[in-house]
Amino acid sequence: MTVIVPILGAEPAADSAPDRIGVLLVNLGTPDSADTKGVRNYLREFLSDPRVIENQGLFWKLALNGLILRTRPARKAKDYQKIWNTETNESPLKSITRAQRQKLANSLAAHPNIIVDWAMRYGNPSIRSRIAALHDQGCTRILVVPLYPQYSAATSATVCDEAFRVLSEMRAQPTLRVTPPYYRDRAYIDALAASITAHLATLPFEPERIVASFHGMPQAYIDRGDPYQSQCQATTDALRAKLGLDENRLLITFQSRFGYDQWLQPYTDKTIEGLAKEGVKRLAVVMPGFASDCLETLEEIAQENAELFLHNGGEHFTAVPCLNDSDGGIAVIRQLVLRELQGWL
Ligand SMILES: C=CC1=C(C)c2cc3[nH]c(cc4nc(cc5[nH]c(cc1n2)c(C)c5CCC(=O)O)C(CCC(=O)O)=C4C)c(C)c3C=C
Ligand SMILES: [Fe+2]
Ligand SMILES: [Fe+2]
Repeated sequence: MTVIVPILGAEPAADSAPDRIGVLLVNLGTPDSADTKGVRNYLREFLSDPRVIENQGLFWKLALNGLILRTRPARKAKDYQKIWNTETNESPLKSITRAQRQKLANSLAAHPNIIVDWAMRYGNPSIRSRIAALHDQGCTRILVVPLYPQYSAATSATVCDEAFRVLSEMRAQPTLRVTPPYYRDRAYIDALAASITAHLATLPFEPERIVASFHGMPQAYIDRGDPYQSQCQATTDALRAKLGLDENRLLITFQSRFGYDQWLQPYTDKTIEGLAKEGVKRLAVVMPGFASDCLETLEEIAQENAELFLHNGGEHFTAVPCLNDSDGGIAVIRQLVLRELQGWL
């Protein structure tokens, strides 16, 4: 007698295959214009998010509206003007995220039922408008890809908050998946190491030290359980192992301190100044926490911190470009997306 054993977890029935799948790349956000008004609108939305400034009490509201939004936008608008993409009249973060979308879509051409789109958590194009667009194109399933290698509540979680807030207002919701942080994915570490090696090979000098600078966050958020710092550390450890550099050659630091609270240390600017004063002449900085170049990498590191190094005795400074839409950068996102789409394709 033949016994037919049903196979659990086999191929889904054909009628459960989705018509279309949306892949939504989400980056942080950036002003719509490089003027005071544009930066003020952006900062208002960004700094009113309780995932970014957790204590949104009366004191913060007074500081934000009475001081920060009156003084910071004009100053920051000048910084944005230094790096603005005048061809497309937008910030580099937007141009690069759009290019990442296009190249990722090209690389997924073998899957015609996938539609790749992009959005910004703050500003435009909004997550709301792009989820609506994917839904209108018949995407019954959407994979949200927060473009942050390391998780933090201030970045990845707020993308999920917003995506689910949008869904909470829909009657016919698409099914949502979110990619996990990829801070120690082999493809990511390999691409970072390859980009550093390739960039250094183009230089007329060999750096004595490499600084891996991550965007900072308040120490108190880590103390409350945010895994961000340990994921930055894990990335740096993996990069050291891959490049064969010890902790004296490849240092970890945290940049972009905002406000007066204690942020993650060591601070990038203090470290760079200290290295120059100690006599280090040749320095490279890599920013593994940014999937795309932006104000924080192009202005704060490649301009401000370069000047700081050179004014304190340094002689050669280089900032390694982020992975952006390079082949390596797209390979990282592609493998992440295909892995997380398993069972849907
Ligand atoms: C990559 C990870 C990031 C983390 C973590 C992060 C935390 C964080 N940021 C602020 C405050 C500001 N960040 C600003 C710009 C900015 N931040 C990130 C990324 C992370 N932030 C990026 C990619 C950018 C650049 C955006 C662009 O337009 O190019 C700014 C705006 C600039 C300024 O006014 O200085 C602020 C403010 C906090 C408070 C925080 C953690 C809680
Ligand atoms: Fe930030
Ligand atoms: Fe900054």
